[in-house]
Amino acid sequence: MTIEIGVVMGSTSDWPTMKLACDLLAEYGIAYEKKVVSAHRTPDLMFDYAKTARKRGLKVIIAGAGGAAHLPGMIAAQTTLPVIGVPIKSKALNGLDSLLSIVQMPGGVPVATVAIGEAGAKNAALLAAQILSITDETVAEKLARTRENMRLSVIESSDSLE
Ligand SMILES: Nc1c(C(=O)O)ncn1[C@@H]1O[C@H](COP(=O)(O)O)[C@@H](O)[C@H]1O
Repeated sequence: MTIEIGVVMGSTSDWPTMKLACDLLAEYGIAYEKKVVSAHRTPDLMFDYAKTARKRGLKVIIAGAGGAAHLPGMIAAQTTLPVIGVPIKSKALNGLDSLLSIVQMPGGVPVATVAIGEAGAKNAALLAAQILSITDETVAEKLARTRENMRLSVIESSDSLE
């Protein structure tokens, strides 16, 4: 199975959040790789990862980072693959620092930024799946099924209101 999604994070401390994205990708049967890569601590590794990503067959990169979260933007600066940034909930500022660091990219170098923390990580995986679904009918069908299940469960929960 060709690896289509690269999941990177600035530190192993981001893993509990980023694991949620990986688990969802696995549920959709999407092959992914996961790595710790840091713009600050391993700049050469980050450079190499971003520069070789497309040649290695990746289609989307999901990058999670916290605090001064430069990783998603610095990866986006070095590849034209879509990059989805996950702001990790930081201890000092609850992830607001991560969010602003990721979302405020200068014109010309976009990072698709999701919400802070766990919900954001899950949405990052769904967004990546949706991008793949442009050409992957199997993933498209799975996404449609998930939406339908969500619709039914909302209706059911609404019916249970007393
Ligand atoms: N924001 C970045 C980058 C980067 O952007 O390159 N590298 C590590 N970090 C972040 O530092 C936080 C604390 O890391 P440690 O827990 O290792 O001290 C993590 O949330 C990580 O994403």
